[in-house]
Amino acid sequence: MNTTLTMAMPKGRIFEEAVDLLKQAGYPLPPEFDESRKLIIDVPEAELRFILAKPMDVPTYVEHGVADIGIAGKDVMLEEERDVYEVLDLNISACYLAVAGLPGGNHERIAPKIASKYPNVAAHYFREQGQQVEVIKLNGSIELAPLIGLADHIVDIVSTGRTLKENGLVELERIADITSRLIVNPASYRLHAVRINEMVERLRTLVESKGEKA
Ligand SMILES: Nc1ncnc2c1ncn2[C@@H]1O[C@H](COP(=O)(O)OP(=O)(O)OP(=O)(O)O)[C@@H](O)[C@H]1O
Ligand SMILES: O=P(O)(O)OC[C@H]1O[C@H](OP(=O)(O)OP(=O)(O)O)[C@H](O)[C@@H]1O
Repeated sequence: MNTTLTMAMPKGRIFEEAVDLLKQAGYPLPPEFDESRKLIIDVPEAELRFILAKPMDVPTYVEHGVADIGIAGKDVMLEEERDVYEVLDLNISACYLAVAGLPGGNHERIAPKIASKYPNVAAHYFREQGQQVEVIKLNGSIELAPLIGLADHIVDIVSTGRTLKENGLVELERIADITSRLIVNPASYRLHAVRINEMVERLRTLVESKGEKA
C-alpha cells in the first residue's frame, strides 16, 4: 500500500513556525521549504508530500481528502467548520479574535454593522449574545472599516495590538484564543492510523516539552 501522506501547509505567517516544528520533530525537510515557489514538495525519504495552500483553504483540502493531514489556525477552523478531525494544538502562531471599534461609540443602531474577514465567526458570536447585527465581509485591512464609516465594529485577529492602536481603535470583547492545529481527514485517519498516530505523538511530545520549558 502507498503510505505517502499528503500534508496541506498554510503559506504565510504560520508557515515558518510549522516548518520549524516539523524539522524539530525529526522530519527531514529539504531547503526547498525555505526558498522555493513550488506548491508541491515531495519528501520521499519521509514518505510525505506537502502542498502549500492559502491558510483559509487548508481545511478544504483536508475535508476533500486531497490532503490527509494539514495545519490550520483555530480561527480558520471556526470560520470554515469543515468536516475534519482536529487532533492536536500545535501551540504556534498564537493570537486571538476580538471585537474592536472606535472608543466611546455607544450611540449604536439596533443592528450594528460588523466588518470581518470571519463572517461566520462574527455572526455566530453576536447571535449567541442575542445581538442582531449586519455582517460585512472584507478580505483585509479590516481596521479601515470603522475609520471610514463602513462598519460600527470589527471582528478581527489581534496579535501585538499594534494595528488597533495605530488606527485609534480599542478592543471591546475577546472572542477566542487562537493557535494552529493539526487536522486530519477522517477517512485517512482510518486508512493510515499507524502513520498518522506516529506523527501526532511525535509532535505532541515536542509541543509538550516546549510548553514545560516556557
Ligand atoms: N497577527 C496576525 N494576523 C493574522 N493572522 C495571524 C496573526 N498571527 C497569527 N495568525 C495566524 O496566521 C493565519 C493567517 O496567516 P496569514 O496572515 O499569512 O494568511 P492570510 O490571512 O491568508 O493572509 P493574506 O490574506 O494577507 O495573504 C491565521 O489563520 C492565524 O491563525
Ligand atoms: O495585533 P497586530 O500584531 O497588529 O496584528 C493584527 C493585524 O494583523 C492582521 O492583518 P494582516 O497583517 O494579515 O493584514 P490584512 O489587513 O491584509 O489582513 C490582522 O487582520 C490585524 O489587522
